[in-house]
Amino acid sequence: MKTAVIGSTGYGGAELIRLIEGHPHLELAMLISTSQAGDALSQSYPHLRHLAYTFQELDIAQIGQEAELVFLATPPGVSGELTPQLRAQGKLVIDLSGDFRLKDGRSYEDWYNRKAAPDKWLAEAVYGLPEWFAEEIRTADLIANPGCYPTATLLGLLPLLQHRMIDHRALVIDAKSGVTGAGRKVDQSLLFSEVNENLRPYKVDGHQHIPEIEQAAKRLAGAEVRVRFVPHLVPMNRGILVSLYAPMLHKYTTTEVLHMYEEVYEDAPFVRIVESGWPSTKAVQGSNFCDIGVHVDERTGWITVLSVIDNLMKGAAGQAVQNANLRMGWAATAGLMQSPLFP
Ligand SMILES: NC(=O)C1=CN([C@@H]2O[C@H](COP(=O)(O)OP(=O)(O)OC[C@H]3O[C@@H](n4cnc5c(N)ncnc54)[C@H](OP(=O)(O)O)[C@@H]3O)[C@@H](O)[C@H]2O)C=CC1
Ligand SMILES: CC(=O)N[C@@H](CCC(=O)OP(=O)(O)O)C(=O)O
Repeated sequence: MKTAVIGSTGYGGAELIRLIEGHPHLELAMLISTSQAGDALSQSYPHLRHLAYTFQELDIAQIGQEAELVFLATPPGVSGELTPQLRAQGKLVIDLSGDFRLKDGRSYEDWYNRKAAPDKWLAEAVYGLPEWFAEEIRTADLIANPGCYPTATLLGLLPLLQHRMIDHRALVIDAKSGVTGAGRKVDQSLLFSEVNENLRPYKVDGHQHIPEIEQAAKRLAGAEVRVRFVPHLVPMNRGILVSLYAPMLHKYTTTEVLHMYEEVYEDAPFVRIVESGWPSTKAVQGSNFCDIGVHVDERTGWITVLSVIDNLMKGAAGQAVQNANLRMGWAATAGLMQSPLFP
């Protein structure tokens, strides 16, 4: 299937290129760049110098002729503008940004501080978390790929809500991300000298992924869910660790809860339940896996759920390809079974 990547000079875009190149059914037809059109891919990404591609200008009509599937790995606001034009040409669109994740345009405007896409397109978009919303994704023409933090959080949280095991009004989510989560942009606060040997919280007063987590959680809980979510920046390249804490409604043992997770994710090839030891970001690096561990503290009645992903894979490009596989009826694992890099 002929594929275009818009935003191909960014981290998410580069990861898409890597995955599409190794995919049995996808073919890279166009790499779009608004700032480096005419340059060789290797100029921006020396690790891909064996691939003889040149970045092309953003020309919607040309995309219309040369591609059937378009991945948008662009900053917020861009796909909201471009997607209606691409959809008007009948393209299948998978958007990695937050522009189509929230059903309520006002909520998007509050959290992202920019104008929302028109309601018609927000209504058409399907939230692309394949482990939970596969039926809708199979027929969707506009797929909103989840955010990195929501992916790690929801894969850990939704089984507990589905089984009514926790008090959904009191969820605490402590999240930590590697620096590639912020994209490949020039930003003083992301300088090596300021990130290295440092651990810092950010957006403590409100992160744009809060309404996304609450929106998806509500679908499983059948009631409003409120989360206290605080992200932290960690001096590492890739990886997200989410630690979720909640009071349990009844007495369960860790073994019982682990068994429940095993059953829920029995047919999910990218979710690995960690039964001994604890999840760590290094164990999923470079892969599309999400590793989940749980612990029930019988003393306090609280559960801790630990969930890790590679933010650029399961948190972005890997999940986007997983959505393409699902939508096209290909094997879920097509092009995605890279084992993690270790050490
Ligand atoms: N990094 C991550 O871990 C994750 C990122 N995301 C989301 O995915 C999207 C991409 O993220 P990431 O790759 O990290 O971001 P980057 O900042 O690394 O890359 C974004 C790319 O978008 C292109 N771009 C910028 N402005 C425009 C424009 N007006 N029109 C078209 N293209 C434009 C730029 O390429 P050029 O100048 O060449 O056009 C740039 O390289 C973002 O919305 C991000 O929030 C989601 C989950 C995880
Ligand atoms: C480390 C870091 O800065 N991470 C980014 C992830 C943002 C992102 O992926 O943005 P959308 O999903 O909203 O498009 C952040 O916390 O804002």
